[in-house]
Amino acid sequence: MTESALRFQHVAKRYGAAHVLRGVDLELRAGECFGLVGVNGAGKTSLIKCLLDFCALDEGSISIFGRPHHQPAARRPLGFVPERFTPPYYLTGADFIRYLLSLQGLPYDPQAVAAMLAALDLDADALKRTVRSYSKGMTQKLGLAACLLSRKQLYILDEPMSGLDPKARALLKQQLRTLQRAGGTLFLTSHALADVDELCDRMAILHDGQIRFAGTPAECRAAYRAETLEQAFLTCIA
Ligand SMILES: Nc1ncnc2c1ncn2[C@@H]1O[C@H](COP(=O)(O)OP(=O)(O)OP(=O)(O)O)[C@@H](O)[C@H]1O
Repeated sequence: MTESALRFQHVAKRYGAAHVLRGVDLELRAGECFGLVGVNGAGKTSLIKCLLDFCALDEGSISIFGRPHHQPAARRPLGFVPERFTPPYYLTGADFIRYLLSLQGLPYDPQAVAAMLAALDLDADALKRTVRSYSKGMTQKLGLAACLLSRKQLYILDEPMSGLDPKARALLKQQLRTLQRAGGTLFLTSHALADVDELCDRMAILHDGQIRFAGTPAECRAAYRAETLEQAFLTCIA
């Protein structure tokens, strides 16, 4: 049986009177690429914040490779890139990567860093520049590079394609496939259903605080008798 990488059981989250997550049940298998989709405000980031223990659950439980998510050691295998990634503006790109690697107890390997930057189409010159001089896409690439260099078992990527140009998107997809082939598990959110269709082994649609669908993209199209994932999504949330 395939090991469970993440298991959300009856997860509920409220912000005041707003019930954002209302009993989310979801399982990710080790080694798969899983896409979570939903309209703006559906609660995707909130689910990730719960997983990372950035906020408390109101009900339910989450386990990471079988361990309760609130144990710091359970989160050790995770790498995370947030939806709005804002590194300290006064650091250079190299400082930022060095700092993040040092938090993992990893050395700064200039060759590995250069290779990762090239793999994401971020100019090596950016390493010497302070982050305040970066464009939005460059900042996103820096965050992705630092995360993907951290050699984790499970990568949580909240809208990883956000702000990336078409070339960088294509390159990132290659990188994600490489990580998966090396045994990594990927949990990403995306509004680009074509990317989910192309990249993800399985996906889920979060709507009205609950999982409306979970399965492969092909199963999603079949379940809603749709030719495209976009049509299936629209029918699912109607
Ligand atoms: N700290 C907070 N306090 C109050 N409400 C919040 C908070 N964080 C999120 N929300 C609300 O929870 C709901 C879900 O937000 P969330 O960011 O999880 O959605 P999302 O699916 O990630 O959206 P998007 O696709 O726009 O990024 C929204 O209505 C949002 O306004």
